[in-house]
Amino acid sequence: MMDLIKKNSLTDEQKAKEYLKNVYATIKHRDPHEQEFLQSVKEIFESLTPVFVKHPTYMENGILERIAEPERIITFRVPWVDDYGKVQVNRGYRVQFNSAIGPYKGGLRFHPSVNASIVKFLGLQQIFKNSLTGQPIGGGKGGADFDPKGKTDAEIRRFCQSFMTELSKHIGPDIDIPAGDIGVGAKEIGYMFGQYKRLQGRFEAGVLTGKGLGYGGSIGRKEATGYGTIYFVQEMLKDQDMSLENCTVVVSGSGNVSIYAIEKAISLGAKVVACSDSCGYIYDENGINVETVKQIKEVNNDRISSYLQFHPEAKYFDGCSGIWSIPCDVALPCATQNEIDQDSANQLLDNGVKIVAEGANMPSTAEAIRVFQSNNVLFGPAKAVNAGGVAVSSLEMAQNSMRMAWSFEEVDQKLHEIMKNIYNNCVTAAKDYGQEGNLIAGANISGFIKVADAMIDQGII
Ligand SMILES: NC(=O)C1=CN([C@@H]2O[C@H](COP(=O)(O)OP(=O)(O)OC[C@H]3O[C@@H](n4cnc5c(N)ncnc54)[C@H](O)[C@@H]3O)[C@@H](O)[C@H]2O)C=CC1
Ligand SMILES: O=C(O)CCC(=O)C(=O)O
Repeated sequence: MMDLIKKNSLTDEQKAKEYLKNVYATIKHRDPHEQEFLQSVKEIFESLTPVFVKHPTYMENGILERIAEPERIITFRVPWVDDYGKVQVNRGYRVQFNSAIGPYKGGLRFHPSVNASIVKFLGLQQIFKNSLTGQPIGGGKGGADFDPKGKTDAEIRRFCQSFMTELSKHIGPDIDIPAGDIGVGAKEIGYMFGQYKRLQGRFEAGVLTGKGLGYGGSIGRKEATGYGTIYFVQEMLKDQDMSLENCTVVVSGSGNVSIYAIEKAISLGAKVVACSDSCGYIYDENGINVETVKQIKEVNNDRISSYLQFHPEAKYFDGCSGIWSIPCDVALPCATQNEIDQDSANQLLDNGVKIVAEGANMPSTAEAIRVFQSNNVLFGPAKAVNAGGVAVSSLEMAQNSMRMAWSFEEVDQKLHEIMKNIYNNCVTAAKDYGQEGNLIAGANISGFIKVADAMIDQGII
């Protein structure tokens, strides 16, 4: 009785906060060890109080409870035989998180760190990101704790075929459409597509994106996440009457996202002075040569340290986090989750960083984000900044359905428009809900509302 009286005397804001707190507590109680997933849930929930105050119907419909629980998680054994004839076993995952606005869509990650917490955090973020693109795609993610590093091509092929043998039972062009992520590029997608086709006995181009251009891939998909990241940064800068011209930029990683972010930033007049891999980073004060990075990573499959063989004037340092001690105007974490902690954030701040934009998924810890936001560093959150990749994946699906292929210019122009729209929608949503200038809040609110409304329209499912 006392509880009821207390509840009725709460303001709308207190009720919303109480609701968010209780749902978070339930999630934490259910999966207390899933650190990355809980981090991602918390970041999203923290933005949503004003939405629940304005629209209590989302509480009445249990939207949070439902949106934070995957519709389905598939876990499976992936047996394969290595080059020595030894049987190896990995664990595969697909989390089909939310299909309110379209079929599940999101990448596959092959990395030894992959576990339920990682695929769930990535899948949850993907729901909001995909909604922000304005494309009809739901959220999903998957992968395996397989380490492609040091494996031969034949081992990678056998692994991909075994992985797809199980995954094929759960995906399809109107069900769930995987793509690449860390450790999964066009080569792995090719092996998986071949196996899917063989098992189904038909050519269903729309079942995977990031395919090779010769069999249904979209021109521009390879570049899309990195280019999209820079298009988003351009919008952030424009709002401050600034441009990338003569900006000093630091980009972590040297994989798919990093390479094309570096390429686009350079083409717009920026000087990119550093990039990294999981062993260390290079610093080239004259500006990195992106063609050399491509040669090292896309062709030679070598460590970034080998950059010095081509450019002896550059410097190489062991370890990853030191890259954030390099002074820059724009910092682009494009490697992996939680790569910028509080100390790294403080170093960037002390060195005068103006913009941090997340090319990778959740690369900043909660503490690092607090450092940036409380010191007026403009902060672009991953869901918005790196949405260009999945947006062009959706364009690949559209081209596959129409059995046609657009030109690079057509795809790039659509990507540019999508990134501008995402930026504008984030700015507007943040303003409408009393959090002007907070792009994290804007991205979470804008992404949430579209999915929540679709969930209400479709009943309690
Ligand atoms: N590929 C895509 O289209 C998209 C990728 N992302 C995200 O971007 C990030 C990078 O993905 P990709 O470039 O696709 O992967 P990738 O496998 O092509 O490259 C990853 C790069 O990061 C490096 N790396 C790994 N751990 C590191 C660390 N602790 N410090 C520095 N470098 C490290 C690796 O050596 C590699 O160069 C991931 O967070 C991924 O989820 C987000 C949206 C789309
Ligand atoms: O292109 C896709 O479907 C997935 C991209 C992805 O995994 C991501 O946005 O994190």
